[in-house]
Amino acid sequence: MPHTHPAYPEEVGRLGQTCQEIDAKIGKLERQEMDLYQVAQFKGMDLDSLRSVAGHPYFMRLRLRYEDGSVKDVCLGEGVHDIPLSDTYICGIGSPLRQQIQHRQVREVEIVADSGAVRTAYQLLRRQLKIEQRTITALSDVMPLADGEGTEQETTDVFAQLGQEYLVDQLGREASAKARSILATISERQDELMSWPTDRLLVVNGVAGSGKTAIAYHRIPSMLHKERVGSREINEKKIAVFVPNSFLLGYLKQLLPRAGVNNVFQTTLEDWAKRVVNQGERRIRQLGDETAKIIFDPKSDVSEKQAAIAKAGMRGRQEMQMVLRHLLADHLTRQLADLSANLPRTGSSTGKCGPEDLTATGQAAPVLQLSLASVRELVEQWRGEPAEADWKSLRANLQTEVNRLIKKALPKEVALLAEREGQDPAVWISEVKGLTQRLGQLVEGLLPTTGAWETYLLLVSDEQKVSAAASRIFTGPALKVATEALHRTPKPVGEDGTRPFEPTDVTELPLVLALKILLEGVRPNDAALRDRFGSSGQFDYLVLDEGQDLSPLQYALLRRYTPAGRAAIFGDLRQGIHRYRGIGSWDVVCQTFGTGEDEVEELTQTFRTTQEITALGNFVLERVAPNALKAEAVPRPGSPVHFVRYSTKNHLLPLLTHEVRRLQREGAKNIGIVTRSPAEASNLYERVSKSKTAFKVDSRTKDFEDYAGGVAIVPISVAKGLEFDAAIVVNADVDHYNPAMPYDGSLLYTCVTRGLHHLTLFALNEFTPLLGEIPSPEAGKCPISGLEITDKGFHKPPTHAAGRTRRKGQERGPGANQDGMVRTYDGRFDSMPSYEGDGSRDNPWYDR
Ligand SMILES: Nc1ncnc2c1ncn2[C@@H]1O[C@H](COP(=O)(O)OP(=O)(O)OP(=O)(O)O)[C@@H](O)[C@H]1O
Repeated sequence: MPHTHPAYPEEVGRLGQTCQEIDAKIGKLERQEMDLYQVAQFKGMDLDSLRSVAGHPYFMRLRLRYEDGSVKDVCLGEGVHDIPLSDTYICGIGSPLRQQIQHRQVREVEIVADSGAVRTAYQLLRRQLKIEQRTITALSDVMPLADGEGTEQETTDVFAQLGQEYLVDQLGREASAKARSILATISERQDELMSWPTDRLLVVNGVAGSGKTAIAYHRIPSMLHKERVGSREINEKKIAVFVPNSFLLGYLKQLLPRAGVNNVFQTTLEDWAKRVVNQGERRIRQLGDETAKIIFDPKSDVSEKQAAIAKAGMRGRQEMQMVLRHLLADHLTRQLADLSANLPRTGSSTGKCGPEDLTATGQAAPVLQLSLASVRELVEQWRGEPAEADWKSLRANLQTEVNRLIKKALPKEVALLAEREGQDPAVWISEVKGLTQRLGQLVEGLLPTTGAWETYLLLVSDEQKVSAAASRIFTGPALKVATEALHRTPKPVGEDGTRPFEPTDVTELPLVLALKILLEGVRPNDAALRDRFGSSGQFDYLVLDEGQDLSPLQYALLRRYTPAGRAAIFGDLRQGIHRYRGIGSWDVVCQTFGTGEDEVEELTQTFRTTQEITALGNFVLERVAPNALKAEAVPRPGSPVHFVRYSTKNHLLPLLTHEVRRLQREGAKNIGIVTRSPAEASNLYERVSKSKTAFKVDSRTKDFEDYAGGVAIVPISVAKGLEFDAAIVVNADVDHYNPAMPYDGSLLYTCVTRGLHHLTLFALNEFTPLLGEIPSPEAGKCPISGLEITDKGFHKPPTHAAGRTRRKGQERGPGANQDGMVRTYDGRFDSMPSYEGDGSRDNPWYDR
């Protein structure tokens, strides 16, 4: 309770004064009463950002005594800009002073000013505060007030310990349906990445829950601080942030406005790509994901999955840009066959060429041949040119060459033929005119004008042509896969001239974007994108979350919109849930975006999960990627992971209901039930919402588009990046998570790392071996759920009405988080469990 802290009244008073001063500044800015000097003092502060941080102006107070004896209060805030006030100075997130001081766990610190001058300051006080809507909700001294030079015991360790306690306390809080600021407890390592120079590529590979998304989002206000040392100025409007789905976008929505950043471009990569490509009527309207359907469907067999994975992987290869170029060049070459025209002779009956000419004159009509070899040659040259050489540049060259043919080659050919035939060329005037006209329209008619999507369908509709183009790049089995990956039979154009609607596959979208760039250049077709980023669509800075799920081709395309080095890319190769289309190593990203000596930054400390959940995550990870760095948990013990086996499908719903209610009694508000596939999530959602006795599920999650808290039923692809107080993984069996498919381990790892405080896994009959051997619990009463366990180790559904909830004053049910009951395995989390021997009781997650 903050008000039990002796300094609480003083802090309330200080906060009141700060707020008053901020309000006064807001008023002045609103009334435009500031002179230029005062505005300059604000260091770029604008009204919007000042208003955004006015409810939570700072999270830490430092009282500094300088060498000259003067004492100053410096506060650290979450906003972009610094706020100078009469008796304190609030540093913004990107302030060099904040970076220098926030992690100094010693009394005496050296502060380097912009000018290079070094000042020594003595930290009299270091106080963490949590302020929401101008109310102090948490208060804790991580370096208590010192009146003199401190005491002997005041070692760095003591301060670090106090900071750790504050962190553990903060992590013990409830999950929120919206992401929160981590600035108050950001680790030094996270801060280093958040404050990374803006002209050096940043690639972060971090375990689940290591704060990648949080760093990505805090980095943005940090980059916008006007005084960042050694950083290039970034235009807020031109920062592009891509996250994998709209669900996650909603979750992250309030982070930037909280720091006073309201103008950044945030969307999904697919949405952006569609907007760059789309033009006119023939648009990409809907995206499908055939690969995910096959892969996530537990009924598809291994060979089916492998074929789908190979096809999707092929679509994501950078070489596909070259295949598209060959397809296009082949198509152009076919349109550029030599031209010819039959010419009439003098005295022909009709004056036109035709079979009747033969009969009238008894001689075949002369044929005017015009070679387009020089035009085709230009196409051939263009084939081998780099990606930047687009169709527009080729078209200009083709047109120049055609004009030359019209002006020079054609008249010359006509003159030669006339001489040979002994004819007056004037006789052929209409034929020559016709040929000139055909030449004049030749270049324009080479490609459809219906946009990249339609052109794509045209180019890939003939399997043989696709194979011919692909064979210039691939051979053997790769050629077969490439042909399958590209070839598509579009629905025929209807009588009204329009093509029936067909969804574009997500794995095809990058190919269509690549073709659009090849055809039209990078200029986005969407006017709003051009307004924001300019006609070249160039970002000032790119921030990418879940970067492991992007393909090399997507990286190559994004690079066309991003200057070298100006990107921050976050992800976790261990969690490659879209590995079929993603990257296998960060090398490709460093090569594409880097400036030479780029390295991948690793994060191994997880902040999300309890020690028990982290241990289970590591166990799964060990099976998926034995050499991958494992997660280190913050020392925060919780309840054991709960395993529920059941013997009949019908038992799932009552058992799930019982578990949800148990977790709610334990204090879990946000509960994520995670399925493997979207179809499974939808089915379960239907069953739950139709049942009269089941728990209530947030209806907004039905289409996986938004979430406002409560119980959500979501597939892994949506749960990725999110977190809940409790995660429940259903169908954790071998059919759904097959150790023979390395990919499945990543999926399971992602699922089991979603819960902050609780994790429950359900399996029909047996758990997947990816979880190790989960020994059957002894028959009797489950100590966690209180349910009966049969002699075969199956949980039996409750016999009473499933919907019953605890009445006020009623004792907590079994499984309440009481010492001696559920924390049976404290202290054993450091070592990986061994499943040698009978393994029965060695499993630290086993809920005996
Ligand atoms: N320094 C920190 N102090 C307090 N909480 C933190 C800190 N770093 C991260 N967190 C919290 O840990 C949780 C996980 O963070 P985040 O979602 O950013 O991790 P992630 O690496 O993106 O995870 P995933 O890969 O699973 O999506 C969040 O609740 C975040 O607020």
